[in-house]
Formats: sequence, C-alpha cells, structure tokens
Amino acid sequence: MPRLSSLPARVKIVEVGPRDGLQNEKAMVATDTKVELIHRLCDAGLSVIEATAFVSPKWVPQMADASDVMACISRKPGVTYPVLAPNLKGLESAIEAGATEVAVFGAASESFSQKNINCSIAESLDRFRPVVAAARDANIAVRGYVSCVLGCPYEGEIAPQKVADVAKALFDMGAYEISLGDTIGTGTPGKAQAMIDATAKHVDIEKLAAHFHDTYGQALANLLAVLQMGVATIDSSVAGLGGCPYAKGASGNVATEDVVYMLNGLGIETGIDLEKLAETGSWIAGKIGRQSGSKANLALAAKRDTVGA
Ligand SMILES: CC(C)(COP(=O)([O-])OP(=O)([O-])OC[C@H]1O[C@@H](n2cnc3c(N)ncnc32)[C@H](O)[C@@H]1OP(=O)([O-])[O-])[C@@H](O)C(=O)NCCC(=O)NCCSC(=O)C[C@@](C)(O)CC(=O)[O-]
Repeated sequence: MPRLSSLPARVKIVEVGPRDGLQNEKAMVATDTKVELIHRLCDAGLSVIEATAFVSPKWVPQMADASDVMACISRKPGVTYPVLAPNLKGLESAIEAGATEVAVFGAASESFSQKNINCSIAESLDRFRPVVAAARDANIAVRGYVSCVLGCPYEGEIAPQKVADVAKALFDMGAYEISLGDTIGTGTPGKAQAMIDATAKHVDIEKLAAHFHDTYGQALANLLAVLQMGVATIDSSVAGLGGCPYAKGASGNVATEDVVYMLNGLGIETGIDLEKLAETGSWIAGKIGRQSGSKANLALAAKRDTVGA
C-alpha cells in the first residue's frame, strides 16, 4: 500500500470516549451503558480505554459512578483502563477500585487551570508530584495531560514553550507519556507542528500523544501533521463524543472511527476492527440521543443500509 513518507508503521489509539466522551453529557448516562460501551470498545480491538474519572462529583457529576464503572467492567488481559486522578483523594479511590493506570491533568493556560482544577499551573504541579510518586510506589503507571496546547478559551493563543514547560515538568516527575490536548480544537497543522517541535526538545517524541478536538474540523489534518513528525499515539473518542465541561464551545474529540479510517488508508496498523467500532459508535450515539460526530461512521452506516436494503 502506498504510504506517505515518515509515518509510523503502527499507532497506539487511546480511546477516551467513556471518560472524555461522556463527562460533558448533561443527562446522566446509566452506569450499565458506560460499562457496555467499554466492553464493546474492547471487543472492537481497542487496547487502551480511558474508563472514567475519580474527580469531584460536584465538579463533574457524570463521573460520580467511577467506582461502580470500575467494579463492573470485565477486564480483558492486555487491555488497560486508565482513569483520571487529579489529587491524592482521586488516586486513593482509583487504587481502591483496582485501577492500574491513572492520569493527572494539567494545562498550559493559567486561566484554564483555575477553571478546570481550581489552582494555578504551579500549584497543580505541586499537587501532582505526590500523586505521581504514590502511584508509582503502588506500581501504577501515570500518564500526564496538558490542556490548551493550541489555544485557550479564556486566554487565546498559547506559546509552544508554555506547553513544553508543563510537559517537561510532568515527564520529569514520572509520567510515562504526555498527552497534548487541543482542548478547544483551534489548532491548525503548522501550529500543531510548532508545538510538538518545542515539546519534543524536552520530552522524547515517542512519549508524546496527540489529543485533538475537532471543533474547527482540523483534527485529522493536525494529526497527520504530527504523525509525520513521529508522534505515534493518538487519543480519540468513539462517535466523536466529548468536550471538557470547563472549556465553553469545545465540541467533540476527534472520532476514533475517522482516525482509524485514515490510518487504515495510510497502511498504518492499529489492531482495531473499524466495522465493529463504527457499530459501537452508532450504538452509543443512539443511547445518548445524539447523531454520531464521525463522518466515517455515518458513511459506513449509510453503506450498511444500502447493502441491507
Ligand atoms: C481537582 C478538584 C477536586 C479540586 O476541587 P476543589 O474544590 O478545589 O477541591 P477541594 O480539595 O477543596 O475539595 C472540594 C470537595 O471535593 C471533594 N474532592 C476533592 N477531590 C476529590 C476527588 N478526587 N474525588 C472525589 N471528591 C473529591 C472533597 O472531598 C470536597 O468535598 P466536600 O468536603 O465539599 O464534600 C476539582 O476541581 C475537580 O474535580 N476538577 C475536575 C475537573 C474535570 O474533571 N475536568 C474534566 C477533565 S480534564 C479534560 O477534560 C481535558 C482533557 C484531559 O481531556 C485533555 C484536553 O482535552 O485538554
């Protein structure tokens, strides 16, 4: 199969639908539905599925059933189910629930940090340090997120060096991978490359993940731009669900179906069954009463209907 030059042969997809995809839903999604979503994603071949968030239920009510979700999922060997843990309280609950991987989440924007986790960037890093240390002592891997890497809903432009500084701090404290979030999807390919360029001077590019939202329809273009630089881990959400409750106007994450369709076309391995994934996307969109945000999903569903007619 013809391939663009400098692309990785294999990409790891981190499915964030059950957490990032659902956290902003106003109506409570039943725990059973969340659990079934995780099982279906697993069945479609996803090997990293961010399951839930151990955050304050006052801040994000949709994640209040985190312990129940973790208790009800049947864990498949070889699959990891990371969860968010913003502080030691979250980590303790995550450990109690049997999590084997947690994620701390910081930001490259002061205003977003305040709105999202109620502290400054420096305070957040001080708060994360003992979380990462305690997690590692308990043999739990830690992922680090940086939000607003290509723009902030409150501050606008964010300098690539700010992203690099926070990514470096998280990596130096022991996070094994740093996920770079274009929280409001304002990035364009050149900006995405400049941000990766600055960050990769401090954290090896193999340790960076792209977590791009599709608010302006740029996510796939941005992903292709950073794949060409060597990024080989992509966060995405089935049916393009998602958005941060503390980032007004942020629409969904890039849809996993769209990412897999693009990667398949490029001959890049993911281990994911696109048909099963698309069925899962249609299923969850129906469950929460939304149209799928994935163009590939809509196209595949239309094709299925035509063939079945
Ligand atoms: C960080 C805090 C807790 C600080 O919130 P705070 O109010 O400053 O915390 P606090 O320590 O003063 O505690 C306040 C209350 O929360 C409780 N509490 C405290 N911690 C926990 C916990 N872990 N689990 C459960 N409960 C907790 C604590 O016990 C207390 O309860 P009360 O005494 O009032 O009854 C809060 O701001 C919070 O939970 N924020 C989470 C916001 C969030 O989840 N945002 C979405 C995820 S980030 C995202 O989506 C972006 C990302 C990652 O996808 C990447 C991208 O796209 O950019």
